[in-house]
Amino acid sequence: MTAPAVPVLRLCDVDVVRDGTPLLRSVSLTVHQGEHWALLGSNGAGKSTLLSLAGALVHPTHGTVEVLGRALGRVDLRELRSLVGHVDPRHPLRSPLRVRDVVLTGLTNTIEPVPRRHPTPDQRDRADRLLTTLGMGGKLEARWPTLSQGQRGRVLIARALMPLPRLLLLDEPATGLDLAAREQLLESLDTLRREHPALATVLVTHHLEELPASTTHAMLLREGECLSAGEVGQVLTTDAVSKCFDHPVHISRTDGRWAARALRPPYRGAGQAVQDTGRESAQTLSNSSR
Ligand SMILES: Nc1ncnc2c1ncn2[C@@H]1O[C@H](COP(=O)(O)OP(=O)(O)OP(=O)(O)O)[C@@H](O)[C@H]1O
Repeated sequence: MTAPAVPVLRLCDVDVVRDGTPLLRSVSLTVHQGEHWALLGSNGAGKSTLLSLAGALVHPTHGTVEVLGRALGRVDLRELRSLVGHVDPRHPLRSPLRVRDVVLTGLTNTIEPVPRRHPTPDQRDRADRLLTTLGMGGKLEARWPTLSQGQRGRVLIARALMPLPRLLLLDEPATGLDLAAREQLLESLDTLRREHPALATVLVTHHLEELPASTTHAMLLREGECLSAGEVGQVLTTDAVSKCFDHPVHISRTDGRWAARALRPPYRGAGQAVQDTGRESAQTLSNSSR
């Protein structure tokens, strides 16, 4: 009998308290290889705090966090960080590096290339393959400042994958992207997950429309507490998402993708609304004249 695989990420009954304020309360989460988690919740729910625990950036105040079987607090955080790909949309690169060279900085986890460290031909090939998977194969020689925000996002995902992490963390990767750029990003993530079946990912967002179809699991966070977590179809329900965002919404799923819209009477067009208003006014008048 083979031993069960060690989870890629395990949070057990975790609290995070900062300046006396609880940011996370009694949160537990287990992520296995090949799983793709969505972390959803309104502003201030604690999503980024949870992601910084997963990325070994902070310690929990209470409870245990294990990344790839290693417990935070027992091993060097820097060593753990090197095992996790963390995509920071605010990547502070200013110089006009070529796209391939930006991806290669993922090997040293530096912003700029490290002097006298020359990537091997294999590493360069790998950078090109990752960029191709992410739909950036035609831009290998392009300069960083010439890229759109959506293209930069995809380059940063390739960069985070260079050290072969088993866990990839994505904090609101679709924020600020236009419709086409968002769709390209989500398609790239689906392709990436297909081509790297052992990779696990955790993606933070406020919007169900920003979830790739390949999402397998979800956690709903509200005011630092987990409302629901598990297989995505069980968690992203109309009732649970309405409760999570404290607003009545209807959830639908088409071709694998989710949409949320507020519950309200059907909109019948501006002309109709004017006619209705006219009729109502006439009704009101005739009522009041009675
Ligand atoms: N160091 C800190 N000290 C006190 N409060 C903090 C600290 N860091 C974050 N917070 C608060 O903790 C709460 C959770 O923050 P967090 O960034 O994890 O939420 P989030 O779900 O990612 O929010 P958003 O969707 O707005 O990015 C927020 O109310 C935030 O103001």
